[in-house]
Amino acid sequence: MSRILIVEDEAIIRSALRRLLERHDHRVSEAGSVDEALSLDPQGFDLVISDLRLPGEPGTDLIARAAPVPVLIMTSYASMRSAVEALKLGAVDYVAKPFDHDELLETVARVLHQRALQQGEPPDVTDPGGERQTMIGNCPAMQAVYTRIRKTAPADVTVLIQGESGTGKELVARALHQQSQRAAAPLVCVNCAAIPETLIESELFGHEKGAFTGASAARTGLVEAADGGTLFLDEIGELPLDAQARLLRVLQEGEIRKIGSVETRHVDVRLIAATHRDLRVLSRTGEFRLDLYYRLNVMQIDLPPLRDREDDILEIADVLLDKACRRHERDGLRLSRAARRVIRDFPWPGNVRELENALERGVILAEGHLIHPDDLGLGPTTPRPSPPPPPAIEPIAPGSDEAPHGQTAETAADEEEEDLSLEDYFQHFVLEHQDQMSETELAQKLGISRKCLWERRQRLGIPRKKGPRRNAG
Ligand SMILES: Nc1ncnc2c1ncn2[C@@H]1O[C@H](COP(=O)(O)OP(=O)(O)OP(=O)(O)O)[C@@H](O)[C@H]1O
Repeated sequence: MSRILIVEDEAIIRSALRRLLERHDHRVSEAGSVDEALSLDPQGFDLVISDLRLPGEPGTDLIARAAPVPVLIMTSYASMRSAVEALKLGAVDYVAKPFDHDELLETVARVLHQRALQQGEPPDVTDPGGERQTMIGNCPAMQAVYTRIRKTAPADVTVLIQGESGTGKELVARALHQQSQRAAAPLVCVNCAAIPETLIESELFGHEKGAFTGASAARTGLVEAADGGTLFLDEIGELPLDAQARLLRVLQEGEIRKIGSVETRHVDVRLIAATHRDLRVLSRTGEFRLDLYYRLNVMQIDLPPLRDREDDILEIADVLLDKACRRHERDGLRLSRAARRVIRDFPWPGNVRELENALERGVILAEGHLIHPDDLGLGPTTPRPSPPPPPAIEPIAPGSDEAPHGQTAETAADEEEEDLSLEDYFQHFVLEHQDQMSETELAQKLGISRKCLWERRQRLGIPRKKGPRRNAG
């Protein structure tokens, strides 16, 4: 059901339109002016249909203020020029008044459909520490995941998330919970693989005092702790068969029974499960109950491995690098070209988590202002060239080629060290030594004039540091 805001000052037209849209299952709100529409928060709707001429500001004023929500403009036959103007201002379309019902419904359906397609936008997720992050990546497979999250979250059904380790299954579970009507209630996350088999049933379902050796007091289980909210069972394929039977009862009857108790208790829990294993295959070998698999798999979300998300890898790396730099207070660290190449080509069996860890290593191990392949610790990589002594960099006339004197750009590129381009080298050297050297010394070491050093600083955005400097040149 879509939410539509009608902005129209003529009450008769407004209520006719409302009835028409409500008959077609839309939820409709009304406003008589732009001001009134703004007080209803137009960004909370899926579509705004506004008359062009209104008392006060014209309907087109809503286009920018409702964005990204599309605004459909209504106008009379007499003012087709203003309809064209409205389109130029960004209206999604216009309908001419008096409108033909079918035509209007068709336009509304088309605009809503387009919006739904565009809404494969990454969701925001709040982590347990209260920090908000946006899921990163825009490849088609991830857009499909985002759309699935948006549609599934409010539906209060069981969801099975499948994907290799580190692909973001827990992140998706959080997004589902946070976009659901249960968002204010608890989200309880349990990694079934991390709890010893002998303890998992009592952890999940609780136990009575004396139910087994060591049960010195009664205990509430995690399923009950999630009552009213969401239970996320990660690695559900590792759940022992007895616990599977109890879980099936929770899903079928909405009831739990603590270990050692004869009484059952009603619980209202939404279950989200995740696995990196194929539960169907496990069910063939008797390791997973097929009936539980069917209960879990009402909606399925498949997360692609990072190696299949080629276009996303460097984007994810940049965002995660930024975060790691902030965590370790090492602002301004960048990936060298070679490190970017390695990151792009690495198969990432541990997916985003592995990339996150590699970048963290890089931030900790990098000695200068560039992270090199070796710093990422991904196994054998090309040896890093040792920087000093610095090569002389020829002064570059404005507008001339980047290559040093007497070379073409191509031969220069060929001769470039595997890892550091001359520009990388320059940046690296200046940032590394500017605290200890004067401008004159820096220029001498680089084999360039002070003017050239200054010009390069400007071009590469490395301004001179302010404050006292030894021997300021
Ligand atoms: N699309 C993404 N955008 C940003 N961060 C991501 C994304 N996917 C995963 N991550 C990050 O990667 C790490 C691993 O994610 P998560 O724990 O959700 O994976 P998982 O599939 O549940 O792993 P496992 O199966 O090993 O438990 C987390 O730090 C998470 O924030």
